[in-house]
Amino acid sequence: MNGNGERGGEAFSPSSFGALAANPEKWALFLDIDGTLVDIAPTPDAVEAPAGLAASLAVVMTGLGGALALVTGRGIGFVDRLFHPHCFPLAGLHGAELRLPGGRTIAIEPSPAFLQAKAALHAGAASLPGVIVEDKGVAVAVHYRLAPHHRDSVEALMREAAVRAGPRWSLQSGKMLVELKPAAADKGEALKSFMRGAPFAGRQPLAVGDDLTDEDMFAAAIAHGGRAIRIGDGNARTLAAGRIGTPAHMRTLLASLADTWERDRR
Ligand SMILES: O=P(O)(O)OC[C@H]1O[C@H](O[C@H]2O[C@H](CO)[C@@H](O)[C@H](O)[C@H]2O)[C@H](O)[C@@H](O)[C@@H]1O
Ligand SMILES: [Mg+2]
Repeated sequence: MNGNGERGGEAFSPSSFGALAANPEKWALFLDIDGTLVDIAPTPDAVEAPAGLAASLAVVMTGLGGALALVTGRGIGFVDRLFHPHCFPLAGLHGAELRLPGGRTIAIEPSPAFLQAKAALHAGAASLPGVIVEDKGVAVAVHYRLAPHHRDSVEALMREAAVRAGPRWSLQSGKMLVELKPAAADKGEALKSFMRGAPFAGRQPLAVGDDLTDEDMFAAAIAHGGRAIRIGDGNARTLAAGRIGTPAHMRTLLASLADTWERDRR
């Protein structure tokens, strides 16, 4: 545990992001989306990818020899629309969907019990004004950002839904939301899946995220001899030894890495 109450991995400050520029063949980059690459918005559909972000990611991915993957609670379809026309290697729905380099996809299918639980959630949330149900197929997120006074009701509804769905589905808390997702899906397992194959295998993973669900990914990155960076203020307990204050700062670092590699190519 260091002086900031942080554990694990070697310190990796934003200024040493340049280590990637110096030795791109040694690194693999795993990036969360909401709260890491894009700013938190009032509703799930209101997020925007700022101009240049998708292009920066594409250049960084090329610079890393393809060893970049997005690891997110979002579904593949949403991410592809957000970063159109780019289709990055991706773990969606916290790892319930994987799109590996080359485009092969692996996905968990919803069970009848999960579909019933989801229908009950839609019905239950309809009586909670301001609460948003984000139906993601094999996962579902219920958001109370616009109605924080409904937090306890949302949590109770989600506990009931988890019982209905059965042991193959589990709850995941996040930023003003609770999700029901396949229990087998976790961001750490997703990182390990990528690390088993080319071009990730043998590299040092750097994982960047902002939330509880990213801690599994941090643990996996550190176990592979890599590093972790948490986005946000310094209060959250985290395994990450590195900190970056905001998604805007993260985007600046990516843009400057992309610029360096663009310049070198000319
Ligand atoms: O793993 P991530 O890429 O960070 O995705 C986690 C969840 O992010 C989204 O919810 C969060 O962002 C919303 C938009 O800014 C915000 O309104 C909400 O309060 C946040 O919790 C997304 O809607 C979820 O599906 C993701 O699982
Ligand atoms: Mg996030």
